[in-house]
Amino acid sequence: MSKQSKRIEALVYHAKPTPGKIKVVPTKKYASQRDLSLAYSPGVAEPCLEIEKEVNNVYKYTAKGNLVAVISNGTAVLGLGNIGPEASKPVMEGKGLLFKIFADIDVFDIEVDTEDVDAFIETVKNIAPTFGGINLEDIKAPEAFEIERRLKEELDIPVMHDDQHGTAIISAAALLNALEIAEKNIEDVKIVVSGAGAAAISCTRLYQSCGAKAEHIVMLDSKGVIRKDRENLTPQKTEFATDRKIDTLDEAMKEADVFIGLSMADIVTPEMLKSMAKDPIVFAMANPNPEISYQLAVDTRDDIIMATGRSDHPNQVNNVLGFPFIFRGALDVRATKINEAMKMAAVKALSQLAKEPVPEQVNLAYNETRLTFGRDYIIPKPFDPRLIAEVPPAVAKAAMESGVAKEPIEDWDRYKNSLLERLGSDNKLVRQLLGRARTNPKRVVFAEADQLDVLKAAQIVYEEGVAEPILLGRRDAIISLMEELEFDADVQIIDPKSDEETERKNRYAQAYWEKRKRQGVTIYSAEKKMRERNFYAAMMVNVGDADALITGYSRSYPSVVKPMLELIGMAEGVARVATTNVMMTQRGPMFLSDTSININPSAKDLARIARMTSRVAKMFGTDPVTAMISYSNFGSSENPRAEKVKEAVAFLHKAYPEMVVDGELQTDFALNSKMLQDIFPFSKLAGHKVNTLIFPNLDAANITYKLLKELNKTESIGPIMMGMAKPVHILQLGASVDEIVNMTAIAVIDAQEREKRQQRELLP
Ligand SMILES: NC(=O)C1=CN([C@@H]2O[C@H](COP(=O)(O)OP(=O)(O)OC[C@H]3O[C@@H](n4cnc5c(N)ncnc54)[C@H](OP(=O)(O)O)[C@@H]3O)[C@@H](O)[C@H]2O)C=CC1
Ligand SMILES: CC(=O)C(=O)O
Ligand SMILES: [Mg+2]
Repeated sequence: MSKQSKRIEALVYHAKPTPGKIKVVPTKKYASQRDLSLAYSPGVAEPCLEIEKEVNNVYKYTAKGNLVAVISNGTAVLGLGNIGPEASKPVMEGKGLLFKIFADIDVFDIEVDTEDVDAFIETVKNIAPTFGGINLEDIKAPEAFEIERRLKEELDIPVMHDDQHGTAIISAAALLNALEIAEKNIEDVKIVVSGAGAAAISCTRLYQSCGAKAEHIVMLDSKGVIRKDRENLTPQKTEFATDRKIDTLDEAMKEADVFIGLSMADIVTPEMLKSMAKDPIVFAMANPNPEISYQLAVDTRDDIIMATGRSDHPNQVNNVLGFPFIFRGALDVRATKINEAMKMAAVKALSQLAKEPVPEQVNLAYNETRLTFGRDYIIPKPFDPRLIAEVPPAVAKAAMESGVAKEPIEDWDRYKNSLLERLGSDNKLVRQLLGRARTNPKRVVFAEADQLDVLKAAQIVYEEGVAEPILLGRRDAIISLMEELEFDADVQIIDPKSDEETERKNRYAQAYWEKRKRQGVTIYSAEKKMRERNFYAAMMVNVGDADALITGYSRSYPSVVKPMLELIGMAEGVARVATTNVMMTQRGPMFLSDTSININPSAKDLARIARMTSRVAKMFGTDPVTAMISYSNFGSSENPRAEKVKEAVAFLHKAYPEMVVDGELQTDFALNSKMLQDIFPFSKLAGHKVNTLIFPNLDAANITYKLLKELNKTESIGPIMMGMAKPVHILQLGASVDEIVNMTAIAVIDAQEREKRQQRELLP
């Protein structure tokens, strides 16, 4: 993707569908007059009075304890400089998003229009009662030092300037690990620090706490090397001034072991890298563009251990790994500050975690086969789910031991479990899907590639390495849309309506005719059919010219299912095709079947649908726990509609005793484990968490999934086609780009699974 299209993509991401990245969501009921009288006047007066009596009750009755202010005045926004409070807002909203997704902390981002230190401090102090913690962000040095120091002194909630300490913690963890790999001692290494601002000063102080020697450090600011004989140095710069008689970065880099960049883009040259000592450690952390690009650095030296602040290269040394987890730990013990002991605990937890075996889901999320501690993996990845289980407890423990915790934790196992539950599972599932698809991308034919959204999805899966797209449709339209999207790739484009590729078209027509010649298809009509995109695409998959097919974007579902069934047919031994939708609910992914095909399935059909859905759930890495739902509970109704479900259950229990399935059951009992356990303790589902619902008919399933999608804004993947002879997946009319991308990943995984099955069958 070109720079220009990345720019447009970033702007559209921020502008659409709703401007910005954060919104506020109520956590209490607000449905009735009664609810409102509790939420607001008169009921609200009661907690107010309780808090007036005892101020700490604010943690009991309000959101304060999980609410952090991300506050900036926009004076040092990333490496973009002093761009003002409004222009800093996207970054602050971004920090809010990261706090939420990685540590389930709510954030109000606050942009303050003053560069005056006293006015800024006064503003933060005045609004502090709202918050459980204050994360100062992108405030330039030296003002940042005084602002943080005074706020820490004057407030009794944790205050942390992220650019100072978040960065220090994570870069120290990475540095210790990099030194271990390079087999160098921190006490001996020569360190060059480019930048003498908030981040650089704090990082260097922490390296010193870890053992780095002052006499081995050279620091530079915009004027060059900070020498003791320079005039008008700030106290912080004086702390790191050197006796050495050098002035430039060029000179400082000679024989240096470590370069720390917290300054500006593109100030380090390949020649400078070449002059460094053996196994140089280079952390070019300026954002968004580092002091030297990752590629240039690794092309210059084979023995380099290289890191940047960016997510698109190995070794992202960025405070995103720090602030969510540090505040999580601090908030959970209601720490009054974030002190040195807590920071050091975070450093140790992070550096240790990088040395542990990496879970498969992290490899998948980053398209890696096997991340292992080494030059390209010196620090954990942000999407590592172990971070939330390891770093906050370490920070919380240190807070308790150093005497700043007001609410000590007693049951650590329970605490760790509660941390894991904070991580939403919706994005995780999508990440895993894309990751699995990337391990072995397949050729996917997009039958409607001349539609903008379909082509955009094809571009994404191509660029992300999820699939090799084959683009079907009007050639002119595809080419002009590709230009518009800057989709510059060497991919197959096929226009079935044109007279090109007649040999292939004839071959497909012949194969189609062979298949259907006894169902009224003539060779002439078969040739004509091959000018239709869905027929052509289906034949590509049938004869093995493509591995999977995505269609249905612009036509009604039934009108696409029918020809697909006719052309591709059902898999061997399958008596019914059906679909399932995966709904990303708050309780985790839920599989709902059959959402699109079987209007009134028989008892046997229901059992088949349950079996097929179990297989899909397993494909998603979920252990299926299936409720066969109805309006009736275990024989409470004798109506044939309830009896049908009961019969399906009886069949499944007999034929597949290993399946965790039961019913007939009403949905609330299926979803509420306690109710089920209390009233129907004999059920096979008692003690389990149901994740699969098989509906008695299409009305119920289709209505439910669309209700969830529209009313609850629950994300849905599907409908996933089950039981076809080939990986054919049909989109809902007008599916979104994300939905098409997810569906493509499923089609790829479906093809991978079939390939694996085939290989197993070929084994002697
Ligand atoms: N990867 C990460 O996690 C993080 C990265 N950063 C990055 O670090 C950089 C600095 O941020 P921050 O400390 O908050 O900002 P500050 O404004 O506090 O500091 C910027 C520093 O960079 C110095 N500088 C500017 N130009 C040069 C140059 N050509 N050579 C050497 N030094 C130079 C300035 O010098 P002077 O004092 O003379 O003005 C100043 O000391 C930014 O690029 C930011 O994106 C920051 C935090 C986290
Ligand atoms: C990452 C970060 O906080 C910065 O670059 O400012
Ligand atoms: Mg920052």
